[in-house]
Amino acid sequence: MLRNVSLLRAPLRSIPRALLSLSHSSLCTSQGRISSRVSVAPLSSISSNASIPATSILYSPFSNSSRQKSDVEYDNDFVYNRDPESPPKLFVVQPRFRPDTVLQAKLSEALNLANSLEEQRDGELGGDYGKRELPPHLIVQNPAARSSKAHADAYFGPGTVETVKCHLNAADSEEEFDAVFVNTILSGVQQRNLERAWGKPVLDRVGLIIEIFNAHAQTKEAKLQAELAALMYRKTRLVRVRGLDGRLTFGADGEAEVVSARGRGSGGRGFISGAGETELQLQRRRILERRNHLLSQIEEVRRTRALQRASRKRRGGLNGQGLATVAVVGYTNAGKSTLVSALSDSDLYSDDRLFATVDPRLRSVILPSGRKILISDTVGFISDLPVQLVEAFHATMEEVAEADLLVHVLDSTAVNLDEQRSIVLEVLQQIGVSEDKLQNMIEVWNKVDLLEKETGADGSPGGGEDDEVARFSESEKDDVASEMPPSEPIDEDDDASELSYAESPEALADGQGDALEDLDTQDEQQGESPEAWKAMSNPGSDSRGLQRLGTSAITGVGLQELLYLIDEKLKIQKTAERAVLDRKWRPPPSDDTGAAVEL
Ligand SMILES: Nc1nc2c(ncn2[C@@H]2O[C@H](COP(=O)(O)OP(=O)(O)OP(=O)(O)O)[C@@H](O)[C@H]2O)c(=O)[nH]1
Ligand SMILES: [Mg+2]
Repeated sequence: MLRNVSLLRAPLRSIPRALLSLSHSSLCTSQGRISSRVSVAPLSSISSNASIPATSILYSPFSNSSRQKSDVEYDNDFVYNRDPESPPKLFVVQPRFRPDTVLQAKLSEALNLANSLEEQRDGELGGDYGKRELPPHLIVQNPAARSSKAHADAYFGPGTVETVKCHLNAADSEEEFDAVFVNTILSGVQQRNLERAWGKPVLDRVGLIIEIFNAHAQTKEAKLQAELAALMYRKTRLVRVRGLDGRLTFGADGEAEVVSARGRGSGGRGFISGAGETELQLQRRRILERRNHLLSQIEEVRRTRALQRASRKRRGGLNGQGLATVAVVGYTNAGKSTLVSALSDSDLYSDDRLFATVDPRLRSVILPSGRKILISDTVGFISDLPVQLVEAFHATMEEVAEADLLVHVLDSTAVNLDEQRSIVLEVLQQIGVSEDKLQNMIEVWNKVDLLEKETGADGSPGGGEDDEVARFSESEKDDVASEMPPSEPIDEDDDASELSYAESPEALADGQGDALEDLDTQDEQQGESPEAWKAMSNPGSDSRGLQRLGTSAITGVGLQELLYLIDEKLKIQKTAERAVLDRKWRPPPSDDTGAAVEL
């Protein structure tokens, strides 16, 4: 059984089709640990060996566990305080989606997120990320398919909760895991209940993304913003749950409610007038105090940034022009940093980790016209981008909103390219980018070299057996996207025997991977037009007039065209701005035009 768990590991870059195969021979059931339709006690009465310290809701799950509750201080390292030599190990739980391509995209992202949680050392994230093993993972029924209220207490049904526990225990006995990552958004109560049931800290999608931001932040500004996001997230996690005795309690061990005398009328009058401050109130108060402190520091950052922006605008480039700023935006891992490095001949940090960039950077570039501009590499976006992050990173996001021009980088190999594009557009609107700027944005389809490999040197479709890259022409992409049903969460019977488990290649070799064939057929049906995307390396525009370009930040394809396009767009913009200014300063027409004044 344990061997099976370890077989789930494979190089991260190529998530095999096997991940999508659905096995009905659940690891746990096959061992007779739990039978299907086993009756599971309600969560509130699950007696688990969970001993999640009360402080875990205040600290990162990876905080130094030796710190006691009395040590709680909101110092700078409260969010991320772990041994950088050994990044935390996560066990991934992925709710199922249909169609399989959507499930594959979600799972692939979840595994990438789980592996991205690593602290930088000397400004670099360690090791060869591409060679990293996939974290163990489990695909389970998706209760959201039925009703969000169905399992309000623990998100999953009791069968799934117990099955995850069984798999987790099995995996844990081979290699200890620090936490479970559930790739969905959980409420505070659901998170607490799952922690109690599984005996491990549980991270939901929002929590993990915030953790990654904290781990990757390098500059003071990014650290402040990431900590603020973490703080606001933790505030929503301060929940009271029903204890083993059925009473509502704050901590997992049923801590006493009243923890301080604050609020009592002990001002020398000799009698007690209040009930004192509860643990919950105490934690809330500390969070708010720290929040106010962080907000005032972030305000400073904002002011400094605004001054710097104004000075850049004033400072002359060539011909007395101000320095225009072009912000490169896009979904995380689309290749923004690699593209900015290639355009500016610099060396920004980039790798396959998600949110490799948390600290925005500016680089100067000389356009073909000789004009000097600044290109800013920014933080990537993702679906379900935590609202706390968007709010906390206001100062950084302002740079994007204030840029003269936006370049939206898309990973042309992403199976959910269309979804990624809409998410980025949504976030841009959310942070206040004007409609004009969105209309004027350049869309870059990056990583076309990978598509080239796919189609083979002669233009004929190629590609490896395991490669799931969708190969569409621009128009085909639009067609397929509109035909594709929206991604649907799947919840079949909440039955342990229905649990799908990511299979090892060995298991597939045993003839259990029926889904492989289905995917082959699916790929054939999708159709390919290798020539069409190649045409994208020449600037073109879509039906909405949005300028598009195919590039490879690695091979350099399309980069010169991109620089020309940026040059052109800025020139047009400048001319338009001048025209507005001219109009502004022209004397207003008056009726008594004939009234010449003789001096
Ligand atoms: N083959 C290929 N790989 C690319 C290309 N552009 C970027 N990559 C790779 O894609 C991965 C992500 O690149 P980054 O530049 O870090 O992406 P990013 O958008 O800055 O990502 P975050 O900062 O994490 O949001 C890296 O492994 C790059 O080497 C490209 O044009 N072709
Ligand atoms: Mg980056």
